[in-house]
Amino acid sequence: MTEVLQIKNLTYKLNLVSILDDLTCTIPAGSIVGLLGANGAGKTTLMRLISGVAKGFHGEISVNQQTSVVNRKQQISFSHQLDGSDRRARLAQIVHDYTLLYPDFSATQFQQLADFLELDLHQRLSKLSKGNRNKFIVALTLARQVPLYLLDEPFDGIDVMSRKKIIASILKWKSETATILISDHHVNDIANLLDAVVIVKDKHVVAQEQADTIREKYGESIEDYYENLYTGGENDD
Ligand SMILES: Nc1ncnc2c1ncn2[C@@H]1O[C@H](COP(=O)(O)OP(=O)(O)OP(=O)(O)O)[C@@H](O)[C@H]1O
Repeated sequence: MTEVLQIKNLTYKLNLVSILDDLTCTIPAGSIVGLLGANGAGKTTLMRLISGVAKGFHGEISVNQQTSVVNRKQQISFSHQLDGSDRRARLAQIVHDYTLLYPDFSATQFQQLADFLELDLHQRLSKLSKGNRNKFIVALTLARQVPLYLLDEPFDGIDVMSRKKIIASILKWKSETATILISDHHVNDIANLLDAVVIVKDKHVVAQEQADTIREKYGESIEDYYENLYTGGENDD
């Protein structure tokens, strides 16, 4: 199986505090992978490092065998939280900025996603509800045409219907070869969507497993598998 992302012995400190320590994992191309871990486990930090937004780590991160930040950035669409955007800007303006910023941004695909998610592009960013803001971020992220998408907690604080819409849009617009890494701390939100999980605990990856293997070999749901790893419950092999 081709690998799109390889991380070897990643160690990262912030202000002398160890955040990630000797983290290793491999993500196959074409899959939807859940990056799971409790609050503060380091999921956002890991995505920031993979995407090249955060720097200064030890170890190796490669995307399609490319390790330089410039080459990695060209292959990754990371769900920025729009913190740097003008809060008074209308969504249409932000979309226009994206078309200028990212040559791989597909305006056509964005429009399809926006229609599907029922986004009003005349609204100002500051006026969006949390759910609509997340939908907008997902649409912007998925409209780029790249091999690897990083969605950082796209379901954080949103209602069931919005969650279903976002999941449906991921399934509908994901190309066969694209890979999506989705971080979350509520695994039951996304369990049915996932081909595999990567679980981060104690600053490194404690498990990486295919969803089918968890269900068939371990006879567990992804939720139980994740919970057992975190609580130290027995995992019958
Ligand atoms: N600027 C910073 N300075 C020092 N420590 C930080 C900083 N930003 C994050 N951390 C710490 O890094 C660790 C990992 O944080 P991170 O946000 O990556 O976790 P997370 O798994 O995404 O959490 P959550 O699920 O709550 O979003 C936490 O212990 C956090 O306190």
